[in-house]
Amino acid sequence: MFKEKNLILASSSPRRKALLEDLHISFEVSSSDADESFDKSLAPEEIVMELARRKADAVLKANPKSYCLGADTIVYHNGNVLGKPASREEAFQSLKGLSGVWHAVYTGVSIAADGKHTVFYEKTNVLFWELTDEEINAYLDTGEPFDKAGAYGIQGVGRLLVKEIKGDYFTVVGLPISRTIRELRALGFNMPH
Ligand SMILES: Cc1cn([C@H]2C[C@H](O)[C@@H](COP(=O)(O)OP(=O)(O)OP(=O)(O)O)O2)c(=O)[nH]c1=O
Repeated sequence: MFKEKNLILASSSPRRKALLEDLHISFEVSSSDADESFDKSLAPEEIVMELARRKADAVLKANPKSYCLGADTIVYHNGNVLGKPASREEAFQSLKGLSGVWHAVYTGVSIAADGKHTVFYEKTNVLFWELTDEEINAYLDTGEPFDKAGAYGIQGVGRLLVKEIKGDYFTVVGLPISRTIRELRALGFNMPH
């Protein structure tokens, strides 16, 4: 049990943690073991909001007096949801499919706080350069893609795959931080600045 009215990040993602740390906000981390399966017929924004809600709610149960923040990110292309790749082959296919075309990255965010609840999503469109098989394999060799939706990380070496984006960069990294802070403030969270 954490102390009252603090912020708990319901996530094991080091990227989400770093985005909050950059703002010098004090918070705790408590990753949830929420079920991340979803109905494939749902719209992408519904999927990420539902999964974000589950993550925040799971942590809120044990910490009912805290602000609990959950998020979920998926890559969406051609009607397909690309989550974290289960294998090198899946990562290769994912990146090959994204080569030279636009795709969308959706991040859902859920903030649960003592009877109040906010859920929203942001969408950023990303265009990849045309990638050769050699480039894809060299990127896979970095080991970077395997814990990331769509099999790339825009904040890492994966930035070299990206030609253009439309929308909030931080939505791609996994947490649209500026909107998230605005929503936290709207729920009464005291920001140090
Ligand atoms: C597209 C993209 C995704 N990602 C990451 C963000 C998320 O951590 C991950 C998507 O998986 P998620 O299931 O959203 O998050 P997670 O499993 O890492 O953490 P948790 O469920 O505990 O909150 O992909 C990047 O880091 N960079 C990128 O460019």
